[in-house]
Amino acid sequence: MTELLTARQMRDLEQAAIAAGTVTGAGMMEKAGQGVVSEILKRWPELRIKPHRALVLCGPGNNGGDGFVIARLLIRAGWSADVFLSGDPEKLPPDARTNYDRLTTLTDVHAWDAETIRDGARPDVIIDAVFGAGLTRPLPRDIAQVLGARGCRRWKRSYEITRVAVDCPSGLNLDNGMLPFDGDPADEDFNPWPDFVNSADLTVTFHSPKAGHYLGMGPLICGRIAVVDIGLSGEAIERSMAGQPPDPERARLAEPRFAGRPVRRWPGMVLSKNSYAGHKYHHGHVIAFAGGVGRGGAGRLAARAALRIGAGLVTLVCPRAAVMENAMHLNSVMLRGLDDPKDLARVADERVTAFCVGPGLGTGARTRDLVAQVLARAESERDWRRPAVVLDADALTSFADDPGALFAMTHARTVLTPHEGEFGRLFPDLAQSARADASKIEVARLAAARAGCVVLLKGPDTVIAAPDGGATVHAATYNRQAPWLATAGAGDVLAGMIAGIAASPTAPDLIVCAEAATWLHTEAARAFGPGLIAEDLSEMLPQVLRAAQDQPE
Ligand SMILES: NC(=O)C1=CN([C@@H]2O[C@H](COP(=O)(O)OP(=O)(O)OC[C@H]3O[C@@H](n4cnc5c(N)ncnc54)[C@H](O)[C@@H]3O)[C@@H](O)[C@H]2O)[C@@H](O)CC1
Ligand SMILES: [K+]
Repeated sequence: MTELLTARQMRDLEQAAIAAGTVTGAGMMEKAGQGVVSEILKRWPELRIKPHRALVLCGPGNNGGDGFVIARLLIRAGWSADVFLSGDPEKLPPDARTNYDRLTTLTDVHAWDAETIRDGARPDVIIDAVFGAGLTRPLPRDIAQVLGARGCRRWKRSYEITRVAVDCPSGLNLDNGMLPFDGDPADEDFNPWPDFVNSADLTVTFHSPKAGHYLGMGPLICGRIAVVDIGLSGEAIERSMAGQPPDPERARLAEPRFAGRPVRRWPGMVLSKNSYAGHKYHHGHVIAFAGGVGRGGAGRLAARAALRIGAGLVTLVCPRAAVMENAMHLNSVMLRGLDDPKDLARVADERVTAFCVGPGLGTGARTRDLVAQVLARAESERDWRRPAVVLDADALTSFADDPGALFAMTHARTVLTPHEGEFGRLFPDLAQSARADASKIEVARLAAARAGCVVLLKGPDTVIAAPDGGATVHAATYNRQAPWLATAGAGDVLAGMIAGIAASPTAPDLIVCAEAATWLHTEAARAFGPGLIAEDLSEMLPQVLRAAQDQPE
């Protein structure tokens, strides 16, 4: 799978490759510039027909150096280019300086001036090479004045100007996807969006995408992402093998591609029914719990999803009073009544390999007891490992007053699947409102370490983290958007799908099951399209599973 690097990791890779003598800084910069130009011409072939005008905006570091290369290549191709530099040419780092000198033999590089830039001729393409991975502070005001959404409105048909960001739209923090603003939100006239937010139609990044392209604001402002090779090594393939847990050091993106190519049979290879022809117990037995009278829907959604994704058997367990009601809705899902959680063994024998606890259960003592009973189950004589436990919704909220009590019971075969609200109740110091500059990847890692289990923090940028630091981002963004997935019950279905995959005695590591479930869940939503309600997700799974199985090798 694709690695998602931090700015620091990218810098370290570059430094190591330079030290090993496999690349030079200047060589990488040349390739970076060439890559941007070729991606532009690939995406907009009409720009090849005749030379156009570019406005190339360069910054004081190596991102600016890429900009000088791009300007030179475009001028050589017959384009006219207006080039501006924010910063002192004398202070440019060496490779950027070399490219500055080469460029100034072809054209002038003007000092940054917002008014002059905006009074200039209308460009066809704007190249944003002001800041890349090195930005450490909010975008300075004179730069935001040009790059911000208001910046180019002075030109006619400004909406037709193609905007290309080098590495990232300047201002984006590539580690956390945040856009720090240089202003006081308390001011009445502070409106970051038109003034500061810089967005692109295309973002061309190098070697590997960075976390910030897929977290937070990243997907809202990068347009589309293209990744170009600048000659660094391919060790990432080993570190990020599909089906294996993620590398503790480097986060990855859950997707069936690597370096632009399809990965062999992922996520189909994670599902036991794709690889093993046994009887139903060979694919595991899931128990999903449902709430009391009139509150069974969420549990039923989870149960059906567990069965559809491939569990051999699924039993819905509900209070006795709700048995009749649930019976009217279920056929292939089995049903048992249970009032006192202490009697769990009566309905769940040792062949149960996964539990899904939470959807529709209601918060309170009974739910806490149920969670405690389920988490206390040990490995059985039949199965070499403990049953997997997926805790969602009310199973999480029931511990809001004492998260430590939950974390004392959770074990390595547990997955917590909170949305931001539930996450904030269990990890108040890591909540969205409290996390400051820490990335969603970092906070999910900290949460997983504290709980000693897998934590799946939902969102369009879902992060799944394991206690050892392994982390995966699942992106329902860019060409995989499915905003209609924000619908009641969709989370219950996801919890059921994770349990259904993890139930197989041959299932891989839990985090890998969670990755596959999350990806398939979004695929099901995309396959259905707008108008989706939670019931539709499980019904789309056969189609999605067939496609996952038939992936080109
Ligand atoms: N050899 C390499 O390291 C390569 C780097 N490449 C490019 O280099 C970029 C990283 O270069 P750098 O590390 O030089 O970083 P940047 O060029 O992103 O920015 C660093 C510069 O901006 C200044 N700065 C940071 N925040 C500021 C703020 N808020 N206001 C004013 N100035 C600020 C810093 O003092 C420094 O001068 C990548 O994004 C990529 O575009 C590519 O050319 C590939 C090869
Ligand atoms: K940039």
